[in-house]
Amino acid sequence: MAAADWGGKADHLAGERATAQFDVDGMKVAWAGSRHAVEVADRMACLVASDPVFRKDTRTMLSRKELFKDTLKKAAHAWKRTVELHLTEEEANLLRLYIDQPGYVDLHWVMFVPAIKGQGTEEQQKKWLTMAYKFQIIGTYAQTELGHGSNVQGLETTATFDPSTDEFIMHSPTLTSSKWWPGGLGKTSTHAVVYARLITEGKDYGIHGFIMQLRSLDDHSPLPGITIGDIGGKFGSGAYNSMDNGVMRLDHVRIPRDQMLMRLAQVTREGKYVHSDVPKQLLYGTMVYVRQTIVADASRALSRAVCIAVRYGAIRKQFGSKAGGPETQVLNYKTQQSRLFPFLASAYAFRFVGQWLKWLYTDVTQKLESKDFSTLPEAHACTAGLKSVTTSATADAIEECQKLCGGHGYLNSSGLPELFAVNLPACTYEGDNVVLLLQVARFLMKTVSQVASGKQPVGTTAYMGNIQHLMQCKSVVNTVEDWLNPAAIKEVFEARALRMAVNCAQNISKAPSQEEGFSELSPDLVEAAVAHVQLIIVTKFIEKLQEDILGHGVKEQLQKLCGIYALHLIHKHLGDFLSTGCVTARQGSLANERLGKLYAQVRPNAVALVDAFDYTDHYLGSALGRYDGDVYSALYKEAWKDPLNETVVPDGYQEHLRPLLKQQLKLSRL
Ligand SMILES: CCCCCCCCCCC/C=C/C(=O)SCCNC(=O)CCNC(=O)[C@H](O)C(C)(C)COP(=O)(O)OP(=O)(O)OC[C@H]1O[C@@H](n2cnc3c(N)ncnc32)[C@H](O)[C@@H]1OP(=O)(O)O
Ligand SMILES: Cc1cc2nc3c(=O)[nH]c(=O)nc-3n(C[C@H](O)[C@H](O)[C@H](O)COP(=O)(O)OP(=O)(O)OC[C@H]3O[C@@H](n4cnc5c(N)ncnc54)[C@H](O)[C@@H]3O)c2cc1C
Repeated sequence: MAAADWGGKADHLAGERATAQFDVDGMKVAWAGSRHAVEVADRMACLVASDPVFRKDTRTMLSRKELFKDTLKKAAHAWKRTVELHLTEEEANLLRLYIDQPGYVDLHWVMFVPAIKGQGTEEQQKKWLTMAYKFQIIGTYAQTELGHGSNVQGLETTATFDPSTDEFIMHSPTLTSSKWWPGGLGKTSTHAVVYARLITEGKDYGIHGFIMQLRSLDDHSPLPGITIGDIGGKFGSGAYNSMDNGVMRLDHVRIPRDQMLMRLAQVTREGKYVHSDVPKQLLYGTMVYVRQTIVADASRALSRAVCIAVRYGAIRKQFGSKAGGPETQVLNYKTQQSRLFPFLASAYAFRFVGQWLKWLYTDVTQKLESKDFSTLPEAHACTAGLKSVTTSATADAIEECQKLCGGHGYLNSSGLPELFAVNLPACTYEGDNVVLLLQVARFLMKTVSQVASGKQPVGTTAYMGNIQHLMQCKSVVNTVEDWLNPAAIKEVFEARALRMAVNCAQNISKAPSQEEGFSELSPDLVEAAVAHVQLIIVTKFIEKLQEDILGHGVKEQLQKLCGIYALHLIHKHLGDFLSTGCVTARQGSLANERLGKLYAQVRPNAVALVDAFDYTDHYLGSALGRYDGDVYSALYKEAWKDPLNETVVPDGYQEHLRPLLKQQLKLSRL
């Protein structure tokens, strides 16, 4: 499909494509998940790429106001096309994805609607979702405040029940209780799910969700008692500045009692607080849902950066043979390969673990519906941990891809600065990554203590049940080839994760209290959580390889990428593996040797492996990552679009530059 977008011009990467040893079409299916997924993604990507309203090539040159207006235009046009073409939910989501411009619609669909679905009663869902699905109202998720984000229980906004009028009084008692950050709140949303402390009969019952109308549906002005605005410009050009993240203060704003989301708890007409027989953590359900989707976003962002860096690396040449022969493609430098190919492997690894996580989330949701809450803690740990590890790795990798592309990677036209700026906050939103890893660690400490008392762990912690073996086993690896064995790889990851968790648990037990021990050991706990999450990713990649994978050579390439993903982690975290006694220094060296061989095997397939992501040039938005590899023409063309080039002599010449030059000239003549 990218070829269609490319229109049959010279293919500077044809030589690279000719060396591929696998069926790219088959790999597209493996990446997307099914033939259907490839086809629907293609259709939606082409629909966006061919529509002039969705152009984004000058986005980084727009002022904030122009960018915001452009986002409103694109969102309205996308909705118009959705209705005209009768797009399904799947198609409409993909359309939004390929437009590739953060905006209020993301919060509306990804958080406002799911919050009502998860926390509203059937009656509330019927009323509010009917309007939300038709865009008669636009919603956001207003949880974070100026003073508190991570600590949800520390939020200060109050919702005080007034039985005399059957209303809640929504109020921001302090400056720090101002809602701060919600996307779309600043200028667009008409409604929000607002999280506030529920107070009734003089008692504070903690945080609950409330549906509030914020703006008039006639003229969009804020309703009485509501002060609302945008929180200001954010990191980078273009990027997340298309989103109107907002600030809101509430001054005793009254809402009807039935606008409290009442699936988890209710307040009766008399003001009695009644809690349903469901765990109170379901209040956090929307975050669990979104964290799961963020893992898929991370793999997409990472794969875009890798696609740009690989294609450019095949075009860019530096230095040559001593005899004055042709220059070397930078992708052929072993240092480039050892920096870049682990990212290529990670993109595939995150994609597959994201597909598994989606399955897990669906499974847990079905269980919750039948009042089985047993898998909730694991779902929380998996979504929190995978969101954290994949977004941190992705942000770091995009930054490194910029460096891998040298100076040109620093240009906005490379697409990398904006990609970095848009994805960096994923390390913070939906839960700061360290805070989330500490949640995983808490879950692991509980599991270790359950194992100690004889309980058999299940799901992603099942390996901990094999404690006798994993605490003392020695890796069987003896040759470079032994590192091709998935069982050998899995065993060292399991042993490392378990030993790190058990070490933490033992050290915590020596502290004066559990809480003090947890706090003192939190840096180690974070590392133990990362080890556990990396084990999940490696395991899910290995399991993926056990599935039926069609297409010539596809499985073989994926086996190599799986090997690279696992072995580069062993190389990177060798300290963990050595200090826990899971591998010896010699085995570590063998892993590194194996890694070098795998890089060499992947090299002829690198361009085809990024082609399999199936991105249009529009979506990639990069002069360096173009499908046809015509990088230099594209860079040259893009440069002339810059507003600075609208005039040959710049604005300000007469005012500042000319007088300076004249003055200096005069002085030199004295
Ligand atoms: C087309 C392209 C579209 C792209 C769209 C992208 C869209 C992205 C838009 C992103 C916009 C961003 C939105 C936001 O950021 S919304 C705000 C998000 N905020 C957070 O994530 C806050 C993080 N903080 C928390 O989640 C909690 O405060 C925290 C878990 C850290 C602590 O909770 P608490 O104070 O209650 O304390 P405990 O640690 O004591 O936990 C108590 C028990 O509850 C369990 N728990 C905690 N969280 C959950 C959960 N989510 N699910 C289930 N269980 C949970 C915890 O493990 C404890 O259990 P135990 O007592 O058994 O140990
Ligand atoms: C682009 C963007 C969009 C957002 N959109 C929304 C939205 O739509 N709706 C919404 O409600 N919110 C939104 N947020 C807010 C977001 O959810 C919070 O920023 C996030 O939860 C982190 O909270 P914080 O900012 O309070 O960070 P803090 O908690 O103040 O973190 C500061 C530092 O302290 C560390 N830290 C905090 N607690 C601990 C601890 N217990 N142990 C160790 N270290 C700790 C963190 O690791 C971090 O390094 C958005 C944020 C961003 C950046």
